[in-house]
Amino acid sequence: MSFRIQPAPPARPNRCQLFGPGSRPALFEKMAASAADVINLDLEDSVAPDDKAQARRNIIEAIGDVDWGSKTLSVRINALDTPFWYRDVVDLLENASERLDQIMIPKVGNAADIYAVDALVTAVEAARGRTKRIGFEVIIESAAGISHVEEIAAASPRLQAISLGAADFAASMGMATTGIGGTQENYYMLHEGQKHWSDPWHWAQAAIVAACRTHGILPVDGPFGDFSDDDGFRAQALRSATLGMVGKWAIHPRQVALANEVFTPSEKVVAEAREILVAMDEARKTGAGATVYKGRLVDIASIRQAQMIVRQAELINA
Ligand SMILES: CC(C)(COP(=O)(O)OP(=O)(O)OC[C@H]1O[C@@H](n2cnc3c(N)ncnc32)[C@H](O)[C@@H]1OP(=O)(O)O)[C@@H](O)C(=O)NCCC(=O)NCCSC(=O)C[C@H](O)C(=O)O
Ligand SMILES: [Mg+2]
Repeated sequence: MSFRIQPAPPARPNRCQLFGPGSRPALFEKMAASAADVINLDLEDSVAPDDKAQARRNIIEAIGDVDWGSKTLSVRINALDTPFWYRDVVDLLENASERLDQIMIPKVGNAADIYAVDALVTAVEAARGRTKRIGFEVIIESAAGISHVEEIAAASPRLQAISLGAADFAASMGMATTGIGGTQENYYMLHEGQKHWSDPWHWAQAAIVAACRTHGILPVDGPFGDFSDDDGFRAQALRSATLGMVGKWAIHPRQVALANEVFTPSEKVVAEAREILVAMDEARKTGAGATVYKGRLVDIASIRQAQMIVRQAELINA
C-alpha cells in the first residue's frame, strides 16, 4: 500500500448517464423524467454542424427551464480539434443557469487538453461571478487518450468521471469493427475446435478504472450501440461492474433500467457484504485477522471489498 491514501470518488450515484442530442429539445423533458442518475445533453457527435448554434441555445434554455430534479446535469461540448468547443464553453458559462453541474470533454488526448478547458472555464466563471464551480467529466476514446489516461485522471480537481467511448476508441485504434461495445465476432480464442469469445474492451476499461481509482474519480462505461439487444447490454454492463466501473451510458431510454439494475447492488449482495463485516468484527474481537464465511476465506481486504458494496448501496438509497 502506498503512503498516499486512495482518495474517495464523488459521493453521488452514477449508474446511468442518459444522452440526448441538443438539437432534439422535445426529448429534454423525457430525459428529466427518466430514472437516469446523470443527464448528458449533447453538443458533439449527435448534432450536425449546421445545428450546433441552435442546439447550444436549446440547451442553455432547458438548463434553466426544465425541472431536472436531483440528477447530475452535464453538457457534452465539442472536441478541442473543432472550431466549436470554445463557443460551447463561453456560451454555456455566460448564459446557462447555475443548475448546470458538469461539462463533458470528449476525445481528450492528454492532460494539456483539460488544462486548456480549465483555463477558459476558470476565466469565464470569474468574469461572470459564477458561484458554483463547474465539474468536468471526460471521455477516453482515442489511442492518445488511453496512452495518457493516468495523467488525464490527475489533470484537474474539477474532474469527476471518466468514460470509455467505444465507438471513437475503436476508430482511433484501427479496430476491425463498426460495433459500439459488446462482443466482437472475430475476437475469440480457439480451443479444441470451440470458439471462446474474449472482451476487446477489457484492457482499456481496466486502465481507466485504475487511473480513476488512483485519483478519486468515477469510472464509467460508455455506449452500447445496439439498443434492441438488452442481453448484450446487460452482459457488457456486468463485465464493467465486475471490473470496478460504477455505471454506463444509455443512448436510448430502454437502456436506463438495464444500467440501473446492473449497477445497483442487489439486496442479497448487500446483505452478504454486511454479514462479512459482522463476521470480521467478531474475528477481530478474538484477535484474528481472518475467518471463514460460508466456507471461504475472508480477511481484512474483504472488509474493504464489503465496505465498497455497502457504500454504493447507501449512496443509491440516500
Ligand atoms: C437513438 C435515437 C436516435 C432513437 O430515437 P427515436 O427514433 O426517437 O427512438 P424511439 O422511437 O425508439 O423512442 C421511443 C420513445 O423514447 C423517446 N426517446 C428517444 N430517445 C430518447 C432519449 N435519448 N431520451 C429520452 N427519451 C428518448 C422518444 O421520444 C419516444 O418517446 P414517446 O414517443 O413519448 O414514446 C435517440 O434515442 C437518440 O438520439 N439517442 C441519443 C443519441 C446520442 O446522444 N448519441 C451520442 C452519445 S453516443 C456517442 O457519442 C459515441 C461515443 O462518443 C463514442 O465514441 O463511443
Ligand atoms: Mg465519441
